[in-house]
Amino acid sequence: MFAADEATLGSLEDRMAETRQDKKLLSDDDEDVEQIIQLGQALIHAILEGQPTSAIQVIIDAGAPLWFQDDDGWSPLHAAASVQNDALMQLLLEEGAVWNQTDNLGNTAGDIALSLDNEPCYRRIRDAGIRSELLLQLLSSRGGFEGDSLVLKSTDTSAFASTDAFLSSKLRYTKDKNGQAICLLESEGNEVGVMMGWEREIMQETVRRLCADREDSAGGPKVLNVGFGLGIIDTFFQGLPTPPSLHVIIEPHPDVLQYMRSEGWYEKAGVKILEGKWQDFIESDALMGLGGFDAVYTDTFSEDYEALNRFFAHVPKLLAGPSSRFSFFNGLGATNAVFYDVYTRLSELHLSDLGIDVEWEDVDVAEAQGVDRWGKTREYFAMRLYRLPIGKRNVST
Ligand SMILES: C[S@@+](CC[C@H](N)C(=O)[O-])C[C@H]1O[C@@H](n2cnc3c(N)ncnc32)[C@H](O)[C@@H]1O
Repeated sequence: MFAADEATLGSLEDRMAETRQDKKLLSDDDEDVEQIIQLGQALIHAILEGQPTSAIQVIIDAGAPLWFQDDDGWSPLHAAASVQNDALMQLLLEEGAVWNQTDNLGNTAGDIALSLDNEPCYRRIRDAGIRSELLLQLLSSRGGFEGDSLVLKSTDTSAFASTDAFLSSKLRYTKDKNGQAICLLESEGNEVGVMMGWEREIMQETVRRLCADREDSAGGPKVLNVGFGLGIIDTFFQGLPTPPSLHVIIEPHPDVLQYMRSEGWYEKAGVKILEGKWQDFIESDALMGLGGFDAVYTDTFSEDYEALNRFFAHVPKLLAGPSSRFSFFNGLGATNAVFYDVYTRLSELHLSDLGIDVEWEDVDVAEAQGVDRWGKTREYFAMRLYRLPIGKRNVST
């Protein structure tokens, strides 16, 4: 084994010496970059060739960058996932490999493990993702740190990811060529659906799960919904066999409020509209003075996971009692299966810390995906299965 290590290192040194000869005209900086590239490529080759771990360790110790990506965007972790070497993946992650690097086709190493149906390798990457996101969140909560997090902090200041920019943008209510209702936002030449009709089934199932098996002797449920959009979920709440006794809707966007007015929402019995962001009301008498809710739902726009996690912190005191339920639109990270899984687990862990147990139900949205759902708008949900969360207070807390 040691001979193999020496041979590997020897041939690597030979190759680097040759490179140095060839690149006499390069500056020191260029040479450093060249050397890093050589080492990165050597590492990926060694993994793909199935070299023993000890030989790979030698290349890493020689300074091979774990973050290196070749012309196809493959990193050492992608290579290890493709040869299905779980122990090697563990080593690479311990040495600092980046779990969420995507190749030129948008696949992470986790996607490769998933495509090979290799559960241990997949879990290895996913769990590294969860640990990394939890750590970044902890650092950011201690002040000032803005790491390269997948979902915790968005640095995008366009209307897609900044509440202030979103609230001053124009929204358009329309139908696409398939008759799908959409609420559209145009920003910097791009279009994105703030809410799209294909989510109807998700909203319907969410209301069903939030309000199932309720004792309606005391009238309909007290409901809180954050973010009106197309009003799909609010329409399902109103359509319950016993409509809500109180239905509070928090909504800040002037165009959405105008749409709600035109659709008669301000006149509906039991409906109370709080004009503003949830952040404006969450500690106010206007909301908290209404007592606890039987069902709480949140589905905002242009907010990142950090904002959602801040909302989570208020959920225990928003819920009326142990049988009250909470749900949220589980859509962050949903353009990639691994990111979606990491994000889903992360929210489960954070809610559990708050004494909320989550049950997940898979809703198959493939049929809705069959039609030309996105048109020219930016795709924000690429999964076949939507993972629907239903949270309840953990009775032992
Ligand atoms: C995706 S839509 C909600 C769709 C809704 N679930 C439905 O069934 O049609 C998001 C809504 O959240 C609103 N919103 C954005 N930021 C918000 C905030 N901080 N507080 C409350 N609502 C917000 C947006 O104006 C928009 O109307």
